[in-house]
Amino acid sequence: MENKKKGSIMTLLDYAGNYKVLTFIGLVLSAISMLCSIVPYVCIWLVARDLIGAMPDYLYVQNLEMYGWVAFGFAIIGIIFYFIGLLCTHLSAFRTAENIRKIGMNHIMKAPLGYFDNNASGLIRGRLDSGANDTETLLAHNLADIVGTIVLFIGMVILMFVFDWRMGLACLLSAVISILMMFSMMGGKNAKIMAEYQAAQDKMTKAGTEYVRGIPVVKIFQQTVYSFKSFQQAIEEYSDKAEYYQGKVCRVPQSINLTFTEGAFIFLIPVVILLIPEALNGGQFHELVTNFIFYAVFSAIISTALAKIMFASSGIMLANTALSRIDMVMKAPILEKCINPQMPKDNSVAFKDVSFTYQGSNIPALSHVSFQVESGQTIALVGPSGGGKTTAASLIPRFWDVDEGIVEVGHVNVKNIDQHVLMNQVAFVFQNTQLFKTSILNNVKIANPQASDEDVIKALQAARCQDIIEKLPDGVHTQIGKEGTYLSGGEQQRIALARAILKNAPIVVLDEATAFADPENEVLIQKALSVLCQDKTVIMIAHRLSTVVNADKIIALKDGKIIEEGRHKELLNKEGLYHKMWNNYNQSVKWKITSGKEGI
Ligand SMILES: Nc1ncnc2c1ncn2[C@@H]1O[C@H](COP(=O)(O)OP(=O)(O)OP(=O)(O)O)[C@@H](O)[C@H]1O
Repeated sequence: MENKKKGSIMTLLDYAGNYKVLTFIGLVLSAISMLCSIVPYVCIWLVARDLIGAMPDYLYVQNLEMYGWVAFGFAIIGIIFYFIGLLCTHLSAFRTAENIRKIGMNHIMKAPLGYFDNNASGLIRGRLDSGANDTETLLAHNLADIVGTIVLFIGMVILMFVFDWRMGLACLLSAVISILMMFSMMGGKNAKIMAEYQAAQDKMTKAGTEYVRGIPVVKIFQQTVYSFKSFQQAIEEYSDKAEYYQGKVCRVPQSINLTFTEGAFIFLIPVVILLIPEALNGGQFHELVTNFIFYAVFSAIISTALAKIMFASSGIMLANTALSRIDMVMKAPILEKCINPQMPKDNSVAFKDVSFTYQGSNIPALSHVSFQVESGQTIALVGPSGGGKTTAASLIPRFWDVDEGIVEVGHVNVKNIDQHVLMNQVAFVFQNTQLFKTSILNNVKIANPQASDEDVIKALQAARCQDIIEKLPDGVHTQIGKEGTYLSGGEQQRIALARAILKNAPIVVLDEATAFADPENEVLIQKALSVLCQDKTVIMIAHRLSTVVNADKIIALKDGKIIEEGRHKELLNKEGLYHKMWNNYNQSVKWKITSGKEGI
């Protein structure tokens, strides 16, 4: 939904779907209620006219009771219409907020997984939640107030000229000044200040989330003050923006209020004084006093009306910035859906002249990379840090889509494979495993919800998880994260491998599967890996070169380009990058052993 072209209100109403009718009904009812609220003032004029006209024989005045009842009746009808109108706008506003959240979440579900690397889930949720909440206020209250007040204002202007156009003009003059000030308040510069204020709020939320997430690392490295710095900076920036916003934007409404409430009298009183001689000569003094009473009382509701518009207009500004935050979520890239999905013909993987650059970067993470992995083969991606190994592996399950070239699975472009089929075809074991706060059984079952409990237990056994299960109070039914049940990194990795074993996908991508494991866990993980990788096509990323010597092919990536490829011995004979890495690796292993001995 394109905000800029349509305007924020119409964009919001698009989110309301069929409920937008309720918004329109609510607006009409609000307008009627405002018109009803004028009637009591007319009654005041009639009462004043009859009383002043009859002075001093008040006993002869008729119709006073009727005026009273009419005023009371219209006031009640106005209130009832206003409340029914609010009910309608609230129902529509709630539905709109709900739809914004639903549509946003649906959209995000279609985003490539890699998108979440740079967009923390808290930030996405924050944008959607606060965006939906802010637009709710506009649709539920502000819009009805604006429409109602505009109608009221038109009604008042007409009425003002019915009794005495000169006094009407005097009252209107201050209103016109107030309205001009109000437009200046909503204008470009203030809207920019508001947007900056909201952006600072976003930044503070993000910095806060990162700070809380990083607390364990911060404590280990005793970096509390340093790490708090960026969060503190974000808080200070927010507080500066908030102060500036309060000072620049919010001071204006107060001046508007003052201008009108004081202003109405400033213009009205001199006009009345000027009109007195004419009224005395023409014998219309009573009429002048009646009109003066009417305009003096009536000017009060103009100031109330203006205050309402002013308050509501800040709601529009808020909704505009909220919509731009929602837009950020809605503009998340989505994976192109294939029109004619094809089934992979086998379990091979091929990169054909693939290039890829991350959004916001101008250095390609991969540049013209081509390689082929036949069904059942194991290839290893090695190379210095930042070489592009993880990026290459991420392109296979479409965490990102390539910029140039083709990634094929089973001789079919991954873009032409249905997302579910592709996900069933590939199992990805990450460096960091995410376990959910549910039982071990359910954590593994996520990989295949149709699997029986026996299948899950078999997968856990194949992943060498018996020792983990045995020490837990309720075995496989133990809830992770409950009553202090936490697993070590290596243990979590084995549970993740059980997941991958249960999934039984024919292609396995391993990203540093043993990266954070202690030696004991590493042995168990290696055993689990050999079960997982049996008869599978395996693409493994490894820094520990001992794990790649038996690979069918080793591909050395540096600066996003393939530098060398071949089997272990072939690459050693080439005496190039791999040879150098192998020597360095062996030295580091020896160094560990030697330093270990020295330590004894
Ligand atoms: N989400 C991202 N956004 C922007 N740039 C990224 C992102 N992820 C990686 N990069 C950049 O892309 C390049 C390749 O990174 P990649 O993680 O693929 O390398 P790698 O070989 O796997 O490194 P490592 O061995 O350290 O994990 C690097 O320059 C890196 O900074």
